[in-house]
Amino acid sequence: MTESRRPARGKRDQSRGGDKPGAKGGPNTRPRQAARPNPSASGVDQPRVAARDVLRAVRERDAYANLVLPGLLRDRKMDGRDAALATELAYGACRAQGLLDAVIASGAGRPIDEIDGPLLDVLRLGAYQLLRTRVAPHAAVATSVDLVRSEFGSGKAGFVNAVLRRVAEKSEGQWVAELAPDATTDPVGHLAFEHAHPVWIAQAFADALGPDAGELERVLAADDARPAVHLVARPGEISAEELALVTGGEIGPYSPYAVHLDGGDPGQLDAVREGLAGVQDEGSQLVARALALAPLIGADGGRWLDLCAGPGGKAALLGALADIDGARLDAVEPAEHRADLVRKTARGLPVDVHVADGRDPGLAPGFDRVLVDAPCTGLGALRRRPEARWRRRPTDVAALVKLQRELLASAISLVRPGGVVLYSTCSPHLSETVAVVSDAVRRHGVVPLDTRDLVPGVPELGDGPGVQLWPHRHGTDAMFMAALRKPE
Ligand SMILES: C[S@@+](CC[C@H](N)C(=O)[O-])C[C@H]1O[C@@H](n2cnc3c(N)ncnc32)[C@H](O)[C@@H]1O
Repeated sequence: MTESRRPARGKRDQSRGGDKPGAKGGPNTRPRQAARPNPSASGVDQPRVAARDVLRAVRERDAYANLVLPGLLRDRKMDGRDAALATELAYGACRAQGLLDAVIASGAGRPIDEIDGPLLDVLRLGAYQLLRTRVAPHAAVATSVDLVRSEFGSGKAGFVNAVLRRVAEKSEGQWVAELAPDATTDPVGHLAFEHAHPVWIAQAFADALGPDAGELERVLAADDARPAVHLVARPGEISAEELALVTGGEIGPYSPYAVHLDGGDPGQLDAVREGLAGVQDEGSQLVARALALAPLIGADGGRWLDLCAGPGGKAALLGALADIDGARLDAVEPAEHRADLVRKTARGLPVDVHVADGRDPGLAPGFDRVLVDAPCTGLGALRRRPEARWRRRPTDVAALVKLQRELLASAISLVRPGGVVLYSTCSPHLSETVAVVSDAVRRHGVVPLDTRDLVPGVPELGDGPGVQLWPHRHGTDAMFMAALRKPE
């Protein structure tokens, strides 16, 4: 227990009764950066150097842009406008990669795999500025040429100059009209190209939207916009109202713990540093809360389980709710370093962390509530992982589905009769969502609950019984959840 910051035991969490703060608008729109070059002594613009280095790390080392960039900004002591510009350029160019590459290939008159990697990084950066920002075209081209000249000399700089000048001859809309598949014969392919998504991902979204597939353009656009930072106010520590006050953020529309910030580095906030709040998408908060709200048959014996806990966002929220309810949470995670993150995030809460495989964690059955927040493709959180859409492959799905089924079967074996399993993914791909759940219902005889009842106040949830959240409808990641009861 963290003696200094724990609330009185048994204090009820008023927010679980479904009372909700006022609604707020949808996801952010893409910001426009007015960018003045900020040259270093060598004459190369520092935010662009930083963005180029992120793209290079992503390409060469399979790095995650959102893990590389913050450290790089800290090491180079970049903040304010420079940090904002580096972030916008690095993340924007990662997200738009497929569209940029098609335009660059056309401008260069050769396939992009025939362009040297380091030059391609700079071309992507330059093309992104030309097509998707308000950076003046001459600044976008000149700073890109400087980047290449300082490293590789005039010959290669000339190539980059020539390609970017060709890219600059047309607007993004004109390039889309020229290069995208025909909108009438291939509407999904056209929208995928226009909004810089691989076709298989756009198709997966369209399949999940089903009869609402007319919303595909909106979901792709929302996925391409810079997401707000979502904070979770830890129940029993600080209220969302207090957190909004001390951070200058806005209260989230659906989770009673959510506060939204426009941007900035949340790691620098006192409330986050002191463990009163964490960074967590509002959709993930709703998942953890749904498990705590699920109606059981019989009394809650206070044994809760998070079967896929790392890095611990939901375990920390569940742990806080368990503390208030006098329950205890077992948190299972096979990756040692991720289990460490769970320990750190849930410090002081009634959470026992086990380094184990969720398919056979060695825990005694009889849990009242079990969360299976399964490993998945992450297609629902692409806006927060800039390069992920271009790294995932359709062939990843089958192996994940197998693991998801096995983890759900394990959860069902561990929950007591009358208890509830909540299956969730940060992916709307039907193979990972309703197909896994239907399979469990068929094989294990669990009973689907109307999960919409567990996210009170959230609109546009379709016909149930599962819940699919969407960035364009709810401003959250595209989280899926389905509550299943084990019959008595
Ligand atoms: C979607 S993440 C969970 C996110 C977490 N619930 C949170 O809110 O922070 C899935 C987790 O499952 C873990 N995992 C992978 N294989 C697993 C297995 N066989 N058993 C249990 N967990 C597994 C991954 O290491 C990853 O940490």
